[in-house]
Amino acid sequence: MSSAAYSVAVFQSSSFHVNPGKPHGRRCRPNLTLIRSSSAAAGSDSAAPPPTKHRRPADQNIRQEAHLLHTSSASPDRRFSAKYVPFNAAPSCTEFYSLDEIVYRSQSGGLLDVVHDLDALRRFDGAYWRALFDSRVGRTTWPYGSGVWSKKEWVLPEIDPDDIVSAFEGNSNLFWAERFGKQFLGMSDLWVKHCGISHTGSFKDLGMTVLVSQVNRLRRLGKPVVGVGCASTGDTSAALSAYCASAGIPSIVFLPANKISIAQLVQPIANGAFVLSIDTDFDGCMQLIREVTAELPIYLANSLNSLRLEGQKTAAIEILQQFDWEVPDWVIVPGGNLGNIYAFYKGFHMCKELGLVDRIPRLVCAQAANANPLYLYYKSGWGKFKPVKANMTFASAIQIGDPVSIDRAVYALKNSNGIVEEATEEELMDATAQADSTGMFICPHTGVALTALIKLRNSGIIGPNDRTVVVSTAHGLKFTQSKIDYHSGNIADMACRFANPPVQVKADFGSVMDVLKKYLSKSS
Ligand SMILES: Cc1ncc(COP(=O)(O)O)c(C=O)c1O
Ligand SMILES: N[C@@H](CCOP(=O)(O)O)C(=O)O
Repeated sequence: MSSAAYSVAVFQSSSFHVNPGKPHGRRCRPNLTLIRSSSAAAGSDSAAPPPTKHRRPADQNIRQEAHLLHTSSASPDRRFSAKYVPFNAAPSCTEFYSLDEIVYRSQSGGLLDVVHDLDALRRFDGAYWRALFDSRVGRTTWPYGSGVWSKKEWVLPEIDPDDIVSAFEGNSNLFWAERFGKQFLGMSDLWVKHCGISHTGSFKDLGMTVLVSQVNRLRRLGKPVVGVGCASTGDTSAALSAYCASAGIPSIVFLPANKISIAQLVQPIANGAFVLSIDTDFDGCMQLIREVTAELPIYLANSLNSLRLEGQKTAAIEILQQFDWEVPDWVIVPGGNLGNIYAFYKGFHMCKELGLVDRIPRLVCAQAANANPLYLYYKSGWGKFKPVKANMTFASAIQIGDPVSIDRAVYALKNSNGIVEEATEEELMDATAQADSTGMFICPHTGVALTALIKLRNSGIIGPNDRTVVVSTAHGLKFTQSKIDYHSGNIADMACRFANPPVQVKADFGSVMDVLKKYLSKSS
């Protein structure tokens, strides 16, 4: 067997394989063949030692193996395609761009959207896609071991796996918040999707693997991209710098000086990004990066770039998958620049369009009251959108007053019978502390989303038995200073009702016994 043929065979052995020779009608059962590994198929002599398994020739890695499959004429990916179109364009609109073009805005200056050839995807029914995506979970096959790339046909179908830059992101825990739900809300079906338990500690990894992979491809195609840049409140820059470092691509990040956590600041520094600390806020940085990327061959990595949302939407698909393709009633997402709320809508909507589920959940976008332009817009009955000056908030990653994806967010909320809520500083910090007291360790943005849940539950809009998912967007360890401030009771005008400060005690047995007895008598 030639090495190419061998590698295709072993690739097939490790996952369900779409039979590429046979097109399927919409009503066909999925034609999935689980090809057994060559060693298993060959049988074995129980007296002999088990044969050493070689998944591929020793001089070939998983990336090369996937590349060989992709470039073979049998590649199933060849059937699918995607392109940029103006966001929410009229059906008569003929404007579109190849994903290999460097373009962020439509001719009229509006947002773009990545659209997939749904007719090609519809040739396979919902059961087919469910089975295919399920078959890839928990594997190391390149690139499907990633929660994003396990949905490659729906993300960037045409990209060569060889160009993909992935840390096997996604597949994050959907945590049953049993105690928080029961104790604080009387709910039994409350879940937290821990998107922040990820490579760089936030959901941004999901979008960044897609964007940096496409940049890798553009550079290979000889396109003028000398580096990739973003404005950031901390998480986007962390993800961008890590994925770029992994691919050997220069990254440039614009950060608002003194407005992001130390843990977030150190991430791009450690990953070798060119870090500019700029004396403005996020909105100021965003304006600057847009001007700079229009002048220099620096590719824009913020979610204005619709490629990012193709990765982020896979978290929605993953939630459905983790519920065995049953649709939750509510999904609550903290919102800042507002790409993610649309990404969730898009993932859910695509699953409905392609027959994997029959409805979508109601979406809630939660904002900090100190940075709440979407909330104000919603409360005005979607009258006229007015950007705000975002004030300091413990939820520093959503301290954004002029979100680039406002139109996308409104579209997502209107089409999902959605709601917008807000959280004061005290509410979000209390909710964070309450969640932590039940065993989580969440970021303040997740506290914003939990506050929205508490309010909607208290007003009866969310029922006690509604299956509800709160999206946790970053790891709590990035925001330890806010927890230290809260638990020390060191925050002006905040009662810090759930603070749990350490007890200073002398180093002698009697003193330790005294405080322990007092503690035990209170807690019994
Ligand atoms: C931790 C965290 N949560 C939530 C958000 C909000 O996401 P989006 O900007 O897509 O609304 C961001 C970034 O903006 C973030 O970094
Ligand atoms: N919270 C974000 C803000 C920028 O959002 P983006 O999704 O448009 O990149 C960050 O971490 O920088």
